[in-house]
Amino acid sequence: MIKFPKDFLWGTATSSYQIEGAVNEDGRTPSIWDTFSKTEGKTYNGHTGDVACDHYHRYKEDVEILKEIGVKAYRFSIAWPRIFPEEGKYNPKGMDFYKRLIDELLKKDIMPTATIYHWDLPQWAYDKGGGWLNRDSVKWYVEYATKLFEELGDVIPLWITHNEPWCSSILSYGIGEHAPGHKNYREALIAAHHILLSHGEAVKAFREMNIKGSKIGITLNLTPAYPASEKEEDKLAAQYADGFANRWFLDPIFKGNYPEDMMELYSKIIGEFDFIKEGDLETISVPIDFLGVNYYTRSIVKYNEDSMLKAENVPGPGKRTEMGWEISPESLYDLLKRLDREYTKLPMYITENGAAFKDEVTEDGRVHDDERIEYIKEHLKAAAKFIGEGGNLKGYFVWSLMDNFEWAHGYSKRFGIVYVDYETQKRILKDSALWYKEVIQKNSIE
Ligand SMILES: N=[N+]=NCCCCNC(=O)[C@@H]1[C@H]2[C@H](O)[C@@H](O)[C@H](O)[C@@H](CO)[C@@H]12
Repeated sequence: MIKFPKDFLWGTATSSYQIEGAVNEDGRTPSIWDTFSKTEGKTYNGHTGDVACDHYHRYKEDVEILKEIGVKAYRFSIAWPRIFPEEGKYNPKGMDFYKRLIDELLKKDIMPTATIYHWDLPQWAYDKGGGWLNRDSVKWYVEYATKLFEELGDVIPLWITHNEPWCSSILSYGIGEHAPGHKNYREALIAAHHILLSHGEAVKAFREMNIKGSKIGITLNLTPAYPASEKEEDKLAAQYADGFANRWFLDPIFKGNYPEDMMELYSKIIGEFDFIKEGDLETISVPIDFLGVNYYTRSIVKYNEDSMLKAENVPGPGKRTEMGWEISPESLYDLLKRLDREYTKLPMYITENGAAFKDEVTEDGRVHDDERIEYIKEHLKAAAKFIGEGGNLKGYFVWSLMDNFEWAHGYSKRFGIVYVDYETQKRILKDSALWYKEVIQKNSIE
């Protein structure tokens, strides 16, 4: 049996656009994901978040389920378009939803953990110079974050400024798979810079407000990159893949500079880094209280002269999830050790870890998702090994509490430990939820 520390924070995670629905209710205006999902061909079968899990109306039931599972904390995100439906126009009715949700959580003794930005940029911000491409986005974001701190500051012990800046910049403005669907690498790096800058400015605003008892950090999706062979060229490919996925965000936040090797590589592609102004890196690297780590899988790369990153993915030997991502728990251990060694001794939380598998409701009305139990158990073993060696890991949030809108994959991929029947909005605790309940009760895994 593997025991976890006494106060280990067991949780689950969701995000606003993926579960709330009610996209036109109480003053909310469209986000870039409303626009993107309604654009032909952008999401699986044209799925949108219009209804999703109807969490906006069913939040009480969902908090009951959280209580049933016994989580200590619940990570959700706040929809910016509910709070500021137009530039400079605060919408108290939008804020009231989150106050109701938080009240329910506190009544059930569940710690609210809020992500300020989980990709649902207000469309009005995008219409003003491309959203994160416009340096004014920093100002708009700080106004939004400051209002949240004013209204909710002391009832939310853990604040996360951004969820996965890599996705909201590279995947969204560079690769084009996510909203707003641009395919311009220079834009991707400009967006990444302004997102990181907005993170730093929000942390400064948070500090100035001196909010008692609350902590602030950022959540990064980190994908360890391994060379396909011991050949020097494959090792170089892995270095660039690591810079692309990880160091481009870790270095500015923890070292106050962008990684030199990637600056050199990228300058050939995007030209001048004229969007980086004096003092920006100082702001981006203001001290934070914790690091959120989202871990799903690793990458294995071999050298490819023709690719921008000189790297080409090769499939790993492990089993894959429904997303096609290799299952590699040992890489989570490697990642945590590396973060501890090279970046920070701050508290860390695994703010997302989980998997999509083909889930189905069987005759007995249950969902026997043994693969998901196996996935979570193996990753918890890796986390426990890190903690056992003195690693400062304070908590673990399963992605996700419930099946939800999986971005470009729509509702075709199920990550929940709770099954959602989208026809009826019925929730069914999968076997993994029942298993996780026991893990939390015993604070240990077999
Ligand atoms: N091409 N491509 N992409 C490769 C890397 C993509 C990484 N995706 C994530 O980490 C997202 C994170 C997100 O917070 C959540 O909102 C998503 O639902 C989960 C599941 O997808 C994960």
